[in-house]
Amino acid sequence: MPSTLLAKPNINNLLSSTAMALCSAFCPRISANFRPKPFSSSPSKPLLSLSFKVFSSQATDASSQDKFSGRVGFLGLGIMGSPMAQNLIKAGCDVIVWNRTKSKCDPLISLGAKYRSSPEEVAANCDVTFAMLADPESAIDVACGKNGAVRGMGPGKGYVDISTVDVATSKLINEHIKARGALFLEAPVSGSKKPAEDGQLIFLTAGKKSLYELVSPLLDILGKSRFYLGEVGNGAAMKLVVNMIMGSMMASFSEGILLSKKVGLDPSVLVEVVSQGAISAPMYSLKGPSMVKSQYPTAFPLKHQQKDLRLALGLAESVSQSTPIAAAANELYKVAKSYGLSDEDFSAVIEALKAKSQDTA
Ligand SMILES: NC(=O)C1=CN([C@@H]2O[C@H](COP(=O)(O)OP(=O)(O)OC[C@H]3O[C@@H](n4cnc5c(N)ncnc54)[C@H](OP(=O)(O)O)[C@@H]3O)[C@@H](O)[C@H]2O)C=CC1
Ligand SMILES: O=CC(=O)O
Repeated sequence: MPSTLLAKPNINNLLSSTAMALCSAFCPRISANFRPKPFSSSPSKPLLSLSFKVFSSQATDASSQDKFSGRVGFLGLGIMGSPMAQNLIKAGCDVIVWNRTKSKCDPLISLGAKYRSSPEEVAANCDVTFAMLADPESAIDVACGKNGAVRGMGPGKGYVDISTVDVATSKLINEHIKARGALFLEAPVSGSKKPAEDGQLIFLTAGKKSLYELVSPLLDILGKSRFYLGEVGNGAAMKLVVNMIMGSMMASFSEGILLSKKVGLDPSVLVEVVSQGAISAPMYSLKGPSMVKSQYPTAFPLKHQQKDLRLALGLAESVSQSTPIAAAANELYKVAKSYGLSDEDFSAVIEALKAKSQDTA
């Protein structure tokens, strides 16, 4: 399966002549008005490989890009959706927002976004509509439910679901969008609140290639790289595998922190040791110091990590793959949820272990 990774590209390279042609055919307003600006850092560096088009520049200031005049819809303004929509607005995109809790639209409206009162109305008024929703149920409801986005879709429009959902959900939404003559792309993201704020997300896309090419300039405002993984379901599956690993890593790290403390070590020193060795991970360096202080400022809600483990276990089950580590981690996140930690950061899973230790003491 061919995959394409693009790290923060030169926007001029990015809209290749093919993509431009597709843009014109699919959405004349976007291509006619989109005027890419020369990219400031090392624009002339060559592509690094044939199968992976890796561009040299890593840090694009979204605001340095010229106005993108296609109309972009954004549904779901939670921890991730809000900064993403904000980055699109700051990059000059014409954005229409909707969120179930209307008050979350207000800061974006002050930045220049327009508001419509239903997903259907947003989709009807936009060329491309993004959706960043909590889980499979809300993703289906917002797309296919009463006043859902599907009802506003039609030929010449695109729907990009960036929520983390399972393969079946993504395929279902794809079918509904296709039935309206519109195009569908799944594009879940790896990267949390800060990468969303900084436009440093990693997109795991799959679905209609022409839509992928059309929205690539938007993905590059929001992210640092993008993979195109082929048919619908592959992006969802990749995201679930990544988050299955992440959930298990965090559970294991939590055990290490507590064990180090129990045997009289300083857990802060453990965090430092880990950061310098082969098992170092940005996640440990980022979350470790606050976990040691029993603080869990929410970037990735624990309830979503447990949802992802649950969905990943379902994916594993579907192909008879054994995943005992992830299954054990899932149980721990479920315990954490039962302690009322759903809306804390997923690093609060350590509290479930603390409670278990007390139970057995
Ligand atoms: N936070 C993170 O670090 C990351 C999260 N993700 C994934 O991105 C998605 C969004 O995450 P995040 O922004 O953190 O989550 P939040 O919980 O902050 O936001 C969830 C969004 O979904 C909306 N929503 C929930 N239920 C419904 C419903 N029944 N009908 C309509 N809208 C609904 C919420 O609306 P309302 O405001 O009204 O509640 C809100 O806009 C999830 O799938 C998550 O797994 C992916 C990468 C990183
Ligand atoms: O889904 C969460 C993330 O950090 O990625």
